[in-house]
Amino acid sequence: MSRIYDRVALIGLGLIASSMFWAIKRAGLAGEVTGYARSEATRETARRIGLCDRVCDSAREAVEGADLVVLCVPVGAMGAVAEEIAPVLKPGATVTDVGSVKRDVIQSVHPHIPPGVHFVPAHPLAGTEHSGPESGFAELFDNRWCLLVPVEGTDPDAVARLRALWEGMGSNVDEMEADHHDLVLAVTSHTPHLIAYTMVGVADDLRRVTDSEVIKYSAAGFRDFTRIAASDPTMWRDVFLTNKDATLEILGRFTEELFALQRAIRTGNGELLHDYFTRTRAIRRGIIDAGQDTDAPDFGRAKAKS
Ligand SMILES: NC(=O)C1=CN([C@@H]2O[C@H](COP(=O)(O)OP(=O)(O)OC[C@H]3O[C@@H](n4cnc5c(N)ncnc54)[C@H](O)[C@@H]3O)[C@@H](O)[C@H]2O)C=CC1
Ligand SMILES: O=C(O)C(=O)Cc1ccc(O)cc1
Repeated sequence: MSRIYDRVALIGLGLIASSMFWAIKRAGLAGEVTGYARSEATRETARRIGLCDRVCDSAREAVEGADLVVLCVPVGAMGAVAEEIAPVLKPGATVTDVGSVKRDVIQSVHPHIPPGVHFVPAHPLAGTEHSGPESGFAELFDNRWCLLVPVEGTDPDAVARLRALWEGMGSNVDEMEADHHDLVLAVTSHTPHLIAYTMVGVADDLRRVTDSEVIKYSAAGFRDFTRIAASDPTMWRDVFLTNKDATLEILGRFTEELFALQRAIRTGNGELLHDYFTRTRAIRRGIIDAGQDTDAPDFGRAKAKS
């Protein structure tokens, strides 16, 4: 893979930025990669582990001369960072982000982008429950989707170049409109995270009754919830505050369905429960057949097809 940008600047050196750095280096997609993190401790860690070719002590220093600037901070901090770097953005450069919410990021970042600089919002649908500069790895984006959410009138060449970067980092790339993105992600990621946080919170509330049995006898379902509920609190606080409408819409539907299932349990309506679980099982099999679950073990595929 050949070089796509001469200079890339990563602002916020956590899971996503560090994974981008290693993925960019793996494929030789950029000349120099600079980085900036707000805390001195993070910058020191980055220097120690060789994360970024040059770690800078200010966001402006990292951004100066960059052809691509990637905002990798929590969604609620995107606007302030964009405002801070705006005066030093190079004419013709592209600013992008990796935020989990798109409408709010566009509204807070776009007004700060000077004329002659391109803005192409993006969202890699790949992550883990870990955060910080040491959590990244080059393979994070392999065979995962990255959604580009360009605002109307964006230079197609700037979009094509960013697409090439994400493809070079191993992703499949699609384009999507911002509100649609936020609704889809409310269903597939944001509400599920909220449910996981809630379920682990409920288990914790019950701790006095169950002692440590909840942890000791954790079955796979609860373990999955605890993994997700270990995700970064700042990042997820910002996701819910900025994707409020879509999350509330999906939560409303979720609670309606939950009450229907609750009623079926209370009234002993086994047929309803069985029909419901049959429908949801088909959805899981559809995901596996479409090759969308790259984590699924092979026996899962074999079973799904039988
Ligand atoms: N963690 C995940 O699984 C995924 C996260 N995202 C998005 O990527 C972005 C970054 O997430 P992660 O890398 O996971 O977070 P992280 O917590 O690992 O790293 C965030 C970095 O931003 C810095 N930061 C926080 N506030 C800042 C501010 N006001 N100014 C400058 N730096 C600041 C932190 O010190 C840290 O270095 C978020 O917007 C998140 O929504 C997107 C896809 C997956
Ligand atoms: O770890 C998980 O289960 C995830 O769901 C990762 C993830 C978190 C946030 C995103 O915006 C995209 C992907």
